[in-house]
Amino acid sequence: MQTPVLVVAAVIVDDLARPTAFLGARRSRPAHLVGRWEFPGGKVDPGETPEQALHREICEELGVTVELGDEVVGPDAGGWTITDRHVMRLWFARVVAGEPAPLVEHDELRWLAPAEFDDVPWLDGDVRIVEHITGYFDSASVAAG
Ligand SMILES: Nc1nc2c([nH]c(=O)n2[C@H]2C[C@H](O)[C@@H](COP(=O)(O)OP(=O)(O)OP(=O)(O)O)O2)c(=O)[nH]1
Repeated sequence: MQTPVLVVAAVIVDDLARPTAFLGARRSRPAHLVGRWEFPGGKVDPGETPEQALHREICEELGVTVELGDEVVGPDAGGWTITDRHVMRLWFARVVAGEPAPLVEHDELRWLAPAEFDDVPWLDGDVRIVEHITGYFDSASVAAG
């Protein structure tokens, strides 16, 4: 089996200590991903650490600077197998400078509260990650809908 390509992505939340919503992003390219929702991020380039790649991708894709919180550790050697060729590592993050905009790979961004997590069509590999992170969100926002 080939070594999977490492993708890094951010669960950008409104508050790292007590999150009530995170930022979903709708793909505008390539064709087979158009219209599906994901966590913003991308592939790690040679010579980059995963964290460096994540800061670069978030700046390129959304035009913002983030601070990273905890990693969302997955079941596949700490990561999340998202396709037959990619494994993803994810971190919680918070915007510290700028206003997120869908600059290159996305055509829509949306803050999603827990009651809305299922309202958008996630990429197949992201469905179980969205389920997993639900447990981190403030239950008061679930009650509020
Ligand atoms: N960024 C991101 N990619 C995801 C997620 N879920 C998922 O299956 N993928 C897939 C889509 C792509 O096949 C692959 C990541 O590729 P990408 O297109 O985001 O990577 P990149 O920004 O470095 O793009 P490129 O330079 O190769 O064009 O992982 C997710 O939540 N975020």
